[in-house]
Amino acid sequence: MSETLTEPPPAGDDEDVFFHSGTTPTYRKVTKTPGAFTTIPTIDISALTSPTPSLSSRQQIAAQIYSACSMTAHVHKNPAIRGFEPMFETRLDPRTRGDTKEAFTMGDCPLEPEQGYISKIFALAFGLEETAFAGLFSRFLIWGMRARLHYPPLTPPPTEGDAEGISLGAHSDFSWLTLVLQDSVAALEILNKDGVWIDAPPAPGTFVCNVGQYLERQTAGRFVATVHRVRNKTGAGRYSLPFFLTPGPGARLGVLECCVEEGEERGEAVDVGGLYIRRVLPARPKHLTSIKYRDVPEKEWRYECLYG
Ligand SMILES: O=C(O)CCC(=O)C(=O)O
Ligand SMILES: [Fe+2]
Repeated sequence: MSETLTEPPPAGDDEDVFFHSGTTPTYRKVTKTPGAFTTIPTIDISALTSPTPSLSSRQQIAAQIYSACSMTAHVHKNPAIRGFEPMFETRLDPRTRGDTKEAFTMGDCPLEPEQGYISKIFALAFGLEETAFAGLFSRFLIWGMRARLHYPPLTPPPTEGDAEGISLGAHSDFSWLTLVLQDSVAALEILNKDGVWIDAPPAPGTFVCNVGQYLERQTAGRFVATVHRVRNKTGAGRYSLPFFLTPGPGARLGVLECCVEEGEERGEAVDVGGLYIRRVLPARPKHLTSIKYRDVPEKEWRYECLYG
């Protein structure tokens, strides 16, 4: 497995892949000895939607989820960063002029049935009571955000290695779990642990499922936040519908006991709203709140800054 670094690589070194993980630029070294996954595993979760899925079928799915998420995962202007965002509003990779995408984001969606069985199957993956995560998504304001993303066509089509082709810079999500519904245009790519980009092609009836930064923190890195990007390979336009499942900004996430080895420090609980603001502001240099807090030390940023 390659290392993840927070120091910039030496100038001229193209052996490190940059990704946005907040205020600190992060790099994953491209390994000389690859061994990580090269195709995205697909997990059939249809049994979960049957009226009475058996415990053994739920456990089988949970085991597949555990294995996929631990290797880097997949299963199949408005103050709170909601509403319309024009082209180039986000800039996840500061080396680009901005992301070639426009977005409409709606927040605070009510709990949907699928969120119920998703949190249950993830609890089962850790051998926990299936209700272990239920409180995260009901005790707090539901923070599921739905976005509609549009990546415009590019003429002429970008060539391989052309920065223009990066429609959404490399990043991991500021969510617990993200489900992405794609149209038929292949553009989503996942960075494996070797530092190599792998296609996550659209397949009818599937969602791409990204482990988000909160789930990574909560599992002390047992589940690895999925680093991904959108690269326009053919010039064609594309639509996608991500759904970000996230606990409310007031939640605090402690590391799960089952993810701490004996004698190991448990680590500090994560303040969901605090981590969120430290992730979203640096990605939106033009946002009014980012401009307002540009010279304020990051440790003083609070989720409430988004409200005015
Ligand atoms: O458009 C996609 O497929 C991915 C979108 C995404 O990664 C995001 O909005 O965080
Ligand atoms: Fe994403």
